Amino acid sequence: MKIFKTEQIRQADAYTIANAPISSLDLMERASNTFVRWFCNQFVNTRPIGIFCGKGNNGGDGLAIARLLSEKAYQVKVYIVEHSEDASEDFHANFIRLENHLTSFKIHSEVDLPQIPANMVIIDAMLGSGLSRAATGILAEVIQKLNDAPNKIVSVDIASGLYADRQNEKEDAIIKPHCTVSFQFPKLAFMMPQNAEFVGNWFVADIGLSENFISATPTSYFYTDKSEAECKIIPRKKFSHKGTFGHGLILAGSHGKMGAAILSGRACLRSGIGLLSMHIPGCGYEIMQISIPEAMVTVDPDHKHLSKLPQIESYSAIGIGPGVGKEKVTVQLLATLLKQIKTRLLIDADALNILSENPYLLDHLPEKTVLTPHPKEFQRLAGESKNEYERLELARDFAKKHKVIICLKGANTAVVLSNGDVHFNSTGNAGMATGGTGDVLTGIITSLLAQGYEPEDAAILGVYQHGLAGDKASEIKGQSAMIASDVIDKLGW
Ligand SMILES: NC(=O)C1=CN([C@@H]2O[C@H](COP(=O)(O)OP(=O)(O)OC[C@H]3O[C@@H](n4cnc5c(N)ncnc54)[C@H](O)[C@@H]3O)[C@@H](O)[C@H]2O)[C@@H](O)CC1
Ligand SMILES: [K+]
Repeated sequence: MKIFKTEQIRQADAYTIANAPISSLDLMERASNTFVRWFCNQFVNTRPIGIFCGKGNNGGDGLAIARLLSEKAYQVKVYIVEHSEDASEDFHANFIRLENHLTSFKIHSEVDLPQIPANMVIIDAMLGSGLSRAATGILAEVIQKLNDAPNKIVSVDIASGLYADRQNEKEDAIIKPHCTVSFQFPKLAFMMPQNAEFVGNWFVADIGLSENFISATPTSYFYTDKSEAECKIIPRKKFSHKGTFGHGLILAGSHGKMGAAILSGRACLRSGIGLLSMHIPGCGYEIMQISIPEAMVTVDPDHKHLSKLPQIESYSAIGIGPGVGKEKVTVQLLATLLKQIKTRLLIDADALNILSENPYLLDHLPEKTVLTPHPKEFQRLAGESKNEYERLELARDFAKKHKVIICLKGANTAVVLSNGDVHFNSTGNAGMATGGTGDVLTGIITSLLAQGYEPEDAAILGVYQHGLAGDKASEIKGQSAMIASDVIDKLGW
């Protein structure tokens, strides 16, 4: 699914209005109807509804929603926050349409603020994607009051006060909704972990904007949903054999960290690879043979660390990093690997830290190497950033400069391609914030690379399946109890 910036959404509106054709008032009606359909599935009409409207088109949506809900026998109270003398044309038209149905209450200043019954559901339609500056004055006061109340809040399109695609200041007044119903597209702001409390659960309501415009308009931002992930899966043919699905090599583990090697190896085998070899230090030989009988093992001459690159010509993909540490000998091994490798490569964990500490190695990264840093590893690699928007830009620049693919791990892991495109992931949960899940991701993506998936697809699909398995694991174990091995157990597609 594409993610458009505010300006592009405005253009999509205008194009639809001109070409559908449909009047902007009818488009607002359609959007409000879509919202109301969603809302009626969530909330019964015995609960009172309070709709807080601004005076632009977001407020216009609020007024139309008020009318539509009252037609469905909801008890609706409408509050208009008088932040400006002027109102948009469609706000005005809906204000007149509402007059026959309901009286509205105007909020000019703090004294007009209403008492809110505890069971009232609040619909936030004060400011939408037209936000051009921070909410101040009476808007900020209403936002504060609603945030302090215990009521459920549903935001129309986007929480009032939240910028759709740029950074807010810390002190900005922003609604903290339980959920957001966004028109047609998710907003870039929803992907930023820092905005979690200003988004809540979010849903996309299809309001029928022009398909032609949407498919013809380029964007650098995408959201990987189920259908997009599933169409990347290459079906296994009936007459295939293990040679069809590649032979991967994972270099992992050190003394005390053989678990990381085992997790990545198991996940790799559970992700469809034909053959897997593990290169590990001597101390891990028996652990590995017993834990993963399906994997072949090559043993490093060093007992505790990886020091010597094995023969690598026969592998279709190589993954390196989980639990390897940063010993000098391992730095040397990575440098040799980068010189010799002619196949697909994934770099994770301590191997990324080695790159950060030896930046000359970055010049030797093969094109489309997949890097899987968590935020701290990325910071070591690419430097500090002030906020998540800046970090994303840094990742795009880094990916373009070094022609690599970066999986920036976190909620909504961002897969940043070497052309600068960003694919945000839709699966995963906070239960995955536990040791070893990163090693699992390394195994999955290495497996897909070895099977011949293009590195872009391997990264996007691997991140999606990793999160999906995490979601399945959390359903059974709960987010607190689940561990990385549970994620491996739930892999399957
Ligand atoms: N995207 C779409 O396809 C559609 C959008 N619609 C609605 O239209 C909204 C956008 O409407 P508008 O562009 O009128 O903008 P908003 O309703 O978000 O804002 C209203 C106006 O307030 C002013 N303003 C901006 N920031 C302010 C601030 N901090 N304090 C006080 N005033 C401020 C601006 O002049 C802005 O135009 C969307 O969020 C959505 O709810 C729907 O009606 C129909 C279709
Ligand atoms: K809003």
